[in-house]
Amino acid sequence: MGAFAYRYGVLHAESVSVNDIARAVGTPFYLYSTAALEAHYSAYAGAFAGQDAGVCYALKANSNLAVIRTFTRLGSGADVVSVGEMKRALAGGIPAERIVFSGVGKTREELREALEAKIHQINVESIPELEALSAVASSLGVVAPIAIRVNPDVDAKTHAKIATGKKENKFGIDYDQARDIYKLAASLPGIKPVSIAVHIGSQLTDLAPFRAAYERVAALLHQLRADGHDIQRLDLGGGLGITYKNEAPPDLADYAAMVRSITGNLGCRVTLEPGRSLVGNAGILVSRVIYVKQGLHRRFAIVDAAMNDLIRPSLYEAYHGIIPVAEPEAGAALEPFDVVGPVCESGDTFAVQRPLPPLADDDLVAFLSAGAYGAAMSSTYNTRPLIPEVLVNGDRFAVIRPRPTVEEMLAAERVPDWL
Ligand SMILES: Cc1ncc(COP(=O)(O)O)c(C=O)c1O
Ligand SMILES: N[C@@H](CCCC[NH3+])C(=O)O
Repeated sequence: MGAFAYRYGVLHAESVSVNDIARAVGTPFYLYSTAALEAHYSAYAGAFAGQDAGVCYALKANSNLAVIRTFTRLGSGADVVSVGEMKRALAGGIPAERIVFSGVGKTREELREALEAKIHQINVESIPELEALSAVASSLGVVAPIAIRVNPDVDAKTHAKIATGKKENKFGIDYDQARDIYKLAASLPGIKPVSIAVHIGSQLTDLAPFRAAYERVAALLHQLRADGHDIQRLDLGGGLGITYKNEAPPDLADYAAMVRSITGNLGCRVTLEPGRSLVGNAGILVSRVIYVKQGLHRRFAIVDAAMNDLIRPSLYEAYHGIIPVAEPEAGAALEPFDVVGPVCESGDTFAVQRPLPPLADDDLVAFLSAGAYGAAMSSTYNTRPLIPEVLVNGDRFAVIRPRPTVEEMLAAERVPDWL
């Protein structure tokens, strides 16, 4: 668990007791460790040291400003998928020249704002987007540096809902059409193709699909150069998995060595877009058991966090470790619990028949590996205010997003005067 560990019988985040934070901010809340965020970033920096490579953190995984700022201080760039995220990246101190803009449905207005902000690169995912970008760039009198996101038709061997690299996917351009589209791009006013982008999916736990995709990108690079395009960058996407349960994701050193073996002598600057592997295991979700309810055949732990706070289990049947904040006695017998939230959906279930130490009303529990795609995917379903996010650094902590009151939520809405 790294930065999250039991000390004196209580779960700690670095040097702060999770009990103390719960008392101060109330449950449920997300809790992130600065030391873990920094360690994960430094692991990338270390593994790629000596290669012409840089990290553009994929903000979508966790776009809290303080998290962004933590990476800014370490020299990160950003991969953004909306103008909202672009503005977050800029507000978090990431310089425009380190921002790449991905996504299948960028609007003309978003393209205009990205060009006006002079970001590093726009990763184009379709011909209509290319034509729209050409028109917008021409109207502004600028030239847009672009990558085309190619779809290498590689099976990422991950959950179907988070695989993006197979043929006939909404993402990217078919590999076999890539040369024609680069030719079209080079012919359009306001467009300069400078890079190739690829991203085949998320939570990959095997190097082989990455290698297959990157080899196809390298082959395409040679063809594009032969076609006369001046391509000096490769954007290799994100996707490296983390351990939620017993997955064994590739070692970063092996990943970096594989990248070097494929791209080392291509004369290209490489961009990496990790999201989950930087933040996933740097965060937990802390929740309180409201009731333990004994059903006819099973026991339910009803907790105060719900699917609106952490949707991954409902959406992808994702596994998150669950541990009590009070350290269980050594050898405590495990009992199967269904861990569920209060939302009115059967899908509001975090775990089914999970063996856990005895739980009682009011106990605090922690959902592990919740730093990525947790807070970022939360909603206010059932009028549940977004939960606080807290950042620990050594022996101090700060609320980095406070819990809005229901009154504040209501004040943001408008009832027309004809009602
Ligand atoms: C284009 C792109 N880059 C980077 C990422 C980050 O992926 P991950 O969080 O799996 O590293 C994603 C999300 O899957 C993406 O779509
Ligand atoms: N949100 C997903 C991953 C999707 C990645 C975004 N491209 C998850 O929680 O695993």
